[in-house]
Amino acid sequence: MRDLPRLRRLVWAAAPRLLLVSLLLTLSSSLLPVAQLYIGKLIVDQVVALVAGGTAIAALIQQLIPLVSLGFGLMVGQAILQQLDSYTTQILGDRFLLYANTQLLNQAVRLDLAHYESSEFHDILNRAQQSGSQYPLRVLRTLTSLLGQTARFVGLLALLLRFSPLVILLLLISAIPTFWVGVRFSDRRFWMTRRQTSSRRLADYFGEVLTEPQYVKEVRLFNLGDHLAKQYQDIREAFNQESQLLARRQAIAQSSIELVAAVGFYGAYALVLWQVIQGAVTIGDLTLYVGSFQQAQSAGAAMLLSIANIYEFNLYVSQYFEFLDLTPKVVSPPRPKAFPTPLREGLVMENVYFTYPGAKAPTLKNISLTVGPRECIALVGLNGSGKTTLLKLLTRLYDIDRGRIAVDDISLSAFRLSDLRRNIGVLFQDFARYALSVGDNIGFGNLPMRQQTPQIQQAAVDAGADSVIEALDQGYQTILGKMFSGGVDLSGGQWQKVGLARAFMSQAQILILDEPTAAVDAIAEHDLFQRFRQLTQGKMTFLVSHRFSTVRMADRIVVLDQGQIIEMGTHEQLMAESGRYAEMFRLQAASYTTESKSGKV
Ligand SMILES: Nc1ncnc2c1ncn2[C@@H]1O[C@H](COP(=O)(O)OP(=O)(O)OP(=O)(O)O)[C@@H](O)[C@H]1O
Repeated sequence: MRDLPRLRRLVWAAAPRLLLVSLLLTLSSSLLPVAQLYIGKLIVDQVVALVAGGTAIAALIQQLIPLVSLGFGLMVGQAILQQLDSYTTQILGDRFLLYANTQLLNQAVRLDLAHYESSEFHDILNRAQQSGSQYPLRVLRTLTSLLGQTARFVGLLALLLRFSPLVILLLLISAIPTFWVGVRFSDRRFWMTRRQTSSRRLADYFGEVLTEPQYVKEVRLFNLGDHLAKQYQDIREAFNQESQLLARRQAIAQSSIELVAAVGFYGAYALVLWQVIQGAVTIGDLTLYVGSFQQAQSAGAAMLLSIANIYEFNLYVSQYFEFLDLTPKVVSPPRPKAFPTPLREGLVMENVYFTYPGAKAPTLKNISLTVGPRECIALVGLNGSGKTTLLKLLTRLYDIDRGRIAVDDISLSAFRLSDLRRNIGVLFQDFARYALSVGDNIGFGNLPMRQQTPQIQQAAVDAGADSVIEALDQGYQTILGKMFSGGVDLSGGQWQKVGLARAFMSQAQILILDEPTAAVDAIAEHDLFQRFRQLTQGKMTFLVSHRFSTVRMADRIVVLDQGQIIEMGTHEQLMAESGRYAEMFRLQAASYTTESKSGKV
């Protein structure tokens, strides 16, 4: 229950006035039935007295009119209050849902890339998504109804106290099993659901593979459909069986409770009947008793069930807060320094070491590198040698373990993250393909300039994407991808040109291009690299490529091997050294020449 104050603050922040209105409505609509019961008793007593006294029908009716009207008014009032209550509850629910989900998304953006690479994190995120969307509000709704139920229960107890304290004792005793069963099974269901998180994510994943566009082709071509659907079904089936078992046990326990409640009711009924026979209470009292006892019994049971529910829902809410409590490690400093513009000295890496979270050995070891403000560096190396990792460190997607990375002698961690990233234009190998307009796909590279058409068009021209876009019916307004109505899909190379245009959109002083032309055709690549110098002029550029014709254009080439720099220099220098670079270059060149000689090209 320790999350309750926090939860109240959360809902209060989402819709403060509505929360108050909802509370008042619940309270008043809960108390009206008690008043109705009492009016009912007064009517019965008056009828019995009038009939016994031999009052004429017309006079009898006249005397009853005020009480009956009051009863009618209360009933109508109750109906209106109830509707108002459900109306405000609905609005409060909608507002809160939006607020809670926005909080969740804001937190998701704040967290580190490293978080997203841990399966525990995805379990936490998944649980927060499941819980955050409904449980915080459920706790509050249950709390408000608990308040109403308690008010009604106390009102009914006051009415019942007229008969005998024993009646109240019977009522309370018969309610205890409800509470016990409620709490016990809530707890079991919670832990069952929590235990299932990883398997549920796996089942969801199978569902995704069977329905997401990127898997459609392979699922058909490798006939994976039935196999994956079966895996999905098996997991969900196991969940169902577990849930069924729990539901069966709960139903049995619940039936026993009903038995206890019936014994309680009839025990107390016999007590009051005895009092009527003795003439100690009136017939009106008897009707009041029957109504009050039944209502009190259900209000009492509802109250205890609410408490059990609050306990259960609060367990789920704690999962939502568990996610909100995660803290990013890569953060801006409290007093950030301004990013130097223009760059004067350039970038320095000194004895940098980096280990991926959970990895046993460092991926990058003792990296030392100095790059001039307008220099173009090509990173070369076998798959897995650490090229992309090095670029991720420059953008602070991860922080280094040891060593130093500085720009104009200011450590990267001294800049505000957003400032640092604004100064670096990036195209990663696995760049994003937004199912939005072409304009957005390019404009996202520089959000404040998203609406500036000339800039977007220039970036498209620079990346060679302009001809692709001109061929689209709606030009820059065309929605890309097939996810939304009217969307048009592009080829891999065309997408890459759009991604490259996004990197060019930024006014950054540092440009990172991780295999920017891996998917584009030879002509487009040639065209791009003809203009490469001009496009990257005045910028510090990092280029990763496996194509040596591209690499040789760089001012300097850095060769990585198993996370270490093994060679560094211009193309000519490295060729003269006849080291690893020269070996890789010659191998690639030879494969081209043999193939052309044998007529394959
Ligand atoms: N997110 C990650 N978590 C843990 N290890 C990772 C992660 N990303 C990469 N690695 C490991 O780090 C090493 C270097 O990977 P990196 O992506 O930097 O290589 P690369 O030189 O860019 O390779 P490629 O030429 O295939 O793109 C690899 O051994 C890889 O398995």
